[in-house]
Amino acid sequence: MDSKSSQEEKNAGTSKSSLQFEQLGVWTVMEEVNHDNLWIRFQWNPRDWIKEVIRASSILYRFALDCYAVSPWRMSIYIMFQVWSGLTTSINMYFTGKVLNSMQDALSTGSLDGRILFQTIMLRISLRCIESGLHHLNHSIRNGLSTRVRTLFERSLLTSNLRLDLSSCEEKDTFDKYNKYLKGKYFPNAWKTFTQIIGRLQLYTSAISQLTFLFGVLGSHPGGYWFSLICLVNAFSAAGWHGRIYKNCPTYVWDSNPYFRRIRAVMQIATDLKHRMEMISDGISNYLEKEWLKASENLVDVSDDYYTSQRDEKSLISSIIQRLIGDLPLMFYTFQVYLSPKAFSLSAVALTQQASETLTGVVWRALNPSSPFSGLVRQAEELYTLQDSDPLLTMMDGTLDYAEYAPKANGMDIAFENVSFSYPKKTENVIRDVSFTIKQGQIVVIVGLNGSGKSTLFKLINRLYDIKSGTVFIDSHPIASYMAKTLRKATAMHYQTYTHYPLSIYENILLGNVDDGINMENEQALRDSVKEAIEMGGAEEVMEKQPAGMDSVLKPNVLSTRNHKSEEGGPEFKAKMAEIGKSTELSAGQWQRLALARLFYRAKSKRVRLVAVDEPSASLDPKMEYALFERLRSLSSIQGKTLIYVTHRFGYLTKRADLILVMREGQLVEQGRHSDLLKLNGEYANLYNLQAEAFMSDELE
Ligand SMILES: Nc1ncnc2c1ncn2[C@@H]1O[C@H](COP(=O)(O)OP(=O)(O)OP(=O)(O)O)[C@@H](O)[C@H]1O
Repeated sequence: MDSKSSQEEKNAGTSKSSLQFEQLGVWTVMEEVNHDNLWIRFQWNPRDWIKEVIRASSILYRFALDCYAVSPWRMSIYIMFQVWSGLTTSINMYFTGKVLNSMQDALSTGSLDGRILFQTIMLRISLRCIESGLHHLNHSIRNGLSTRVRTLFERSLLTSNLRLDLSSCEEKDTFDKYNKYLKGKYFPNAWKTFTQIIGRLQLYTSAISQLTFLFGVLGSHPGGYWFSLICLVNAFSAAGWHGRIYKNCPTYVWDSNPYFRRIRAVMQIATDLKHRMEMISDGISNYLEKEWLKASENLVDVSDDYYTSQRDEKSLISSIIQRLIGDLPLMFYTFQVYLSPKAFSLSAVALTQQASETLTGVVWRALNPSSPFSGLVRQAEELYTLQDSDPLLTMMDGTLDYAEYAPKANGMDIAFENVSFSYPKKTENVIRDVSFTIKQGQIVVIVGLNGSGKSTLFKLINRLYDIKSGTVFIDSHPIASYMAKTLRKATAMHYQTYTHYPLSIYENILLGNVDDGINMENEQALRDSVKEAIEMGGAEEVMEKQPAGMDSVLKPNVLSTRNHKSEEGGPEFKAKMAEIGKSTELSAGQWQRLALARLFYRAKSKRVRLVAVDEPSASLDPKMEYALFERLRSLSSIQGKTLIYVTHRFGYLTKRADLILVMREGQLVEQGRHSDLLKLNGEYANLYNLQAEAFMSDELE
């Protein structure tokens, strides 16, 4: 395990701290460690301290009062129970000691004082009953309390959140802070904060009562003070061990291993529905599988266990010492018994037992994990069921290889005959009895109002869905007779909801065409080709602005965590933290240019016969829109590919189209060339005139 520590000293006033980096498996751990000497660190300024105590007390007082006011009687019982819980360990130790002392007396004198034993046992039983009663009551009031406290604070936070103006929302820190507390029960909320504060109260009560007991009761036994001290050493060493793993300083941990990140990126592409359309159309599944395998092989000896468990395992010697210290109280008492068996005390042995309760706690947690054993078995069973079953495919694949059956031509013939379609699990047809014919090499524009079915038609051409009735012919064969994969290899599609993979710019574009093979031995040629596509998509400026150019990852899929102290980190710590998970902010037009670059990269291939674009210029300026159309048009006019263009903005475009399809409410209401459709004076003429009028009135103003 390679370990690196770089120190960048910084001075903030009188305090000295530095950033320390440690590589543990796939994680980089960044900690801001304080180097002040002990004197400076523990320098106590009573005035500052008093000020801080007053400030904290007033906040806590207000918080406590607000929480208390939601239901005073419930809150009183809840707090009483928490305090009681803090005292139970000591009370239990006290009673155990008393009972055992009586037994010890009985063993040494041969007679038992039944009255004292009876009283003790009855008292213990009563206390246990009270404890169970309170526990029961506490459980039933806790639910009501938590919802009340959470809602009280959520309401006021929501009110302030809704009043934020846009620029405040864009101040991500402010917005995130609100959102952190508005996500519901499983995220940080007022009730959790309250219970944590009460938890501290309970912890202090417990620690003070146990210390009092240890020194008070054990002090009267021979060697008792020594024993108490050993128990303390044990407790402190455990705390020190814990402190070595979770250092009490600002900490930020992220996955810096490129292979680990790549595995997660592939997983994200595979599991997020928003990537699925492009994934299917561009046929990248094999490539993703290979990349996953490659990354997994590289990661085989690198641990991805969380950094704390890696630290825990790191030092064998300190781990042995820590465990031996845990046994010190018992060893001490065994030694005492050996030296003077007469001073042997049953109650002290019982207390030794109590002191080792921490160990019992660990076993208890192991036996009572957060998810039950039966649940784990069910999960494993589910894994096997998924692994053994075929993927659930709703479409029957065809048998023809499109590349073999298609005529020798550069374009694609497409014909719809009385096609109707409804989306899966919907009954209403969104495409109704549509028929048209597109000849290879033609430029076709599909127009219509919102929701008229343009994008749906577009998805049917690529067989993303199967139609309900009618037939779609591709080069004279029904679309369903082709192996879908082979047909898609001949198409380049730009969807309205284009996606961006959590990979580099270079790879985002490269994935547009994995079917022609990605030959990494000739990477320079690939890079040149990708660069050319970036220029065709108009995205060269976007790429040039990135520090790593084509290799920049604009939306990194970073896995990171921070501890509660991270808010207290210095400016350098915070800057580094912000830098790690940062996504590049691009305008909608810039994202679209990148998606278009991917389309051009694919469309360049000789294999591609149909280029289909759905609203490719929705976010582009008029200059870029014109350039884009000309570039796309050349794919048809020069290279002979069929071009389908779905758009709301027409005029320039439709005048140059060989065929215009006009959609309304799922039906094809008109089709023909621009001049013919204008003469019809119907839907197309209406839409065209509306746009022309708007354009004219803009000019007049
Ligand atoms: N995935 C889907 N599941 C169910 N219904 C859908 C889905 N996608 C679209 N629809 C519905 O199909 C109809 C046609 O939508 P479509 O997106 O094809 O219209 P459009 O003409 O492209 O609209 P726009 O101009 O707004 O892009 C609409 O009523 C829409 O609500």
